[in-house]
Amino acid sequence: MNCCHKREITMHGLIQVAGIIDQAEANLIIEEGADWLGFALRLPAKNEDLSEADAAAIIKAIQPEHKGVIITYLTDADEIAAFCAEMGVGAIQLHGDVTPAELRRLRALTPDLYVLKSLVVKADNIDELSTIVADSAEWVDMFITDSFNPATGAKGATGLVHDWGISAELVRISPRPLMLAGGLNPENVAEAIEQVRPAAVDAHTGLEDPVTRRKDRVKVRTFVAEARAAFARTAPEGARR
Ligand SMILES: O=C(O)c1ccccc1NCC(=O)[C@H](O)[C@H](O)COP(=O)(O)O
Repeated sequence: MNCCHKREITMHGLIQVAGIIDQAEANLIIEEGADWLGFALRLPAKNEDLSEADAAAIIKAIQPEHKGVIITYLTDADEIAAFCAEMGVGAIQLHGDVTPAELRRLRALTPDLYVLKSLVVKADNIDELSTIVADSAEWVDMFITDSFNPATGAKGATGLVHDWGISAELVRISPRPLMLAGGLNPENVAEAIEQVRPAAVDAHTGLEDPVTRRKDRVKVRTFVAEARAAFARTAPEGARR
C-alpha cells in the first residue's frame, strides 16, 4: 500500500456524535465542536430517527471539515455502494455481519468511500473480534468497538459501556485506527480515552436529554471538551488528524 495515501495518515482525537435526528441537531453538534455526524439508516428494526431524504439534505450541507457518516446494517457491497451514492455520503459505518469478501468488493466498487466496521464487544469474544480485525483490516479504514445489550440483542445505541480492556487490546492489535463507542458520556469519556487510547470516540444516547430524547447542548459541549482534553494528554508522538 502506498505510504502517502490519505488512508495511511495517522488519525488521533476524532469525535463523532451519532443518531442525528434533524438539521437543528446537526447544527448544534457542529457548533459544539464535534467532527463527524452519524445518521442511523436502514436498520433491521426500521426505527430510523429521520427519513433518508432528510438525512441526504443534511449531509449535503455539511462542510468539508466535518463528515456525515451513515450507520447501517446493510451487508451487501452493491447495496451499500448504491445507497452511499444515492445519499451523497463519503463514509459508512457498517454495524451488520459484513464478510471480508463483501468488504473487499465494496473497496473495489467505491475506492474512496471511508469504511468503518463495527466490533461488537461481548463478555468473552476477544478471539472472535481479533479474527475479524485480522481478516478485514485490509478493506477497512477504521474499526468501531460498540456494546451489546444481552437483554434486547441490540448492538448499537445501547447506552451501555463494555469491558474497556477488550477495546484496549483491539487498539493494540489493530493495524487500523479504532473508534470507541458504547455508553460514553461527558462524565466517563476522559477515563475511557485514558484507558483504551482510541483514535476516536463516539456517543449517542449519553448526550441526549432524557425527556426530549434530543441532544443536550451542554452535554455535547462538555463531552467534546472532556474528550479533546483527554486526547491531548494521550496523543502519541507525531499524531495528527
Ligand atoms: O445510532 C443508532 O441509532 C444505532 C442504531 C443501531 C446500531 C447502531 C447505532 N449507532 C451506532 C453508533 O455509532 C452509536 O453512537 C453507538 O452505538 C453508541 O451508542 P451509545 O451507547 O448510545 O452512546
